[in-house]
Amino acid sequence: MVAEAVGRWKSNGERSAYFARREAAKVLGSVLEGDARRQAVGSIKSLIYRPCIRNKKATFALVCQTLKHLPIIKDVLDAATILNAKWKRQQDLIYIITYDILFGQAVSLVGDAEKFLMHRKDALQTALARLLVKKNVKTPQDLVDLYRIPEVSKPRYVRVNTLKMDVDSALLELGQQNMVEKDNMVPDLLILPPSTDLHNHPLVTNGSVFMQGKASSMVAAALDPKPGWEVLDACSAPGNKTVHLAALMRGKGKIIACELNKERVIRLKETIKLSGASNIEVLHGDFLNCNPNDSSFSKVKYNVLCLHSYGL
Ligand SMILES: C[S@@+](CC[C@H](N)C(=O)[O-])C[C@H]1O[C@@H](n2cnc3c(N)ncnc32)[C@H](O)[C@@H]1O
Repeated sequence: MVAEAVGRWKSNGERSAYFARREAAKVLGSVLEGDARRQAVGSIKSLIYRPCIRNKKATFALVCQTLKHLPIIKDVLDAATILNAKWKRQQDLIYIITYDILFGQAVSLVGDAEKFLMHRKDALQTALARLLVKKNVKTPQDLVDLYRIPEVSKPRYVRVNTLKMDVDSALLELGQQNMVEKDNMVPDLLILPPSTDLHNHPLVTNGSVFMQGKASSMVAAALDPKPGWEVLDACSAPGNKTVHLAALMRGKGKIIACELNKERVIRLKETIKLSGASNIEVLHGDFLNCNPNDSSFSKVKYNVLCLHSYGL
């Protein structure tokens, strides 16, 4: 792909815009693929900070802007009927360049995809103008506002750390300033109104309650470990589920909390300390290297493997 453009750049700016569009297309592809599979392929920032992305600032801006305008770009491309199968296979790059042509910076004719779309610029602009009329709005920004999905406000959940406090006492104390109710699915979980700010609340800072979402709180509750069990938490930092397991086991038995990342081990240990749990053994390493036949795991009854839980 680079061969098509090498030697034809008129300036460094043109050259870096060419690469930023291709790097942005790769990131956009990963984001859209993750959305389609409802998997967390990675946040945009984590994808941008991979070493293969050179122009991080420009690439980040281009991906965010293209995503913001994507429903419009898709409608414009559909209406303009200019894409054949070959270009549809490169749809991420097409989305990025279409964004640049319609809403961003002037696109030079370096690169096959740029040439293809720039030669059809009039068709794209006509399709956009028709879309504005059809949706009865004046400007592209009005269209962006129209297409924006209204934000769904999610309640604030807190899990009571029953190693330090019982649920009814937490309900009473938090209820002094907020509307609080018990969750009807996950025991020990309380529901507060969206945007309740509890970061500096004494019950949070002293570890009596943990600001933990419903999906995250379901994991240990679903396992329902009994006091005295041995459980291996395979990917444990920052440790919310680890200390939830400890609370459900009422401090009896053992939890082996495995964590690969050195910095996150520190965070894990802080969470454990805050929770007051005393039956958690931290194992810094790759759980894939844990030998199930090793005597240190011989009593392990269950493994908790949870890389990510989606917010509910
Ligand atoms: C999404 S977080 C887990 C959240 C955690 N279970 C909780 O509830 O707080 C994923 C963690 O798994 C760790 N991790 C990823 N692969 C691992 C592996 N092979 N062995 C151990 N830890 C791993 C990551 O470093 C990261 O800290």
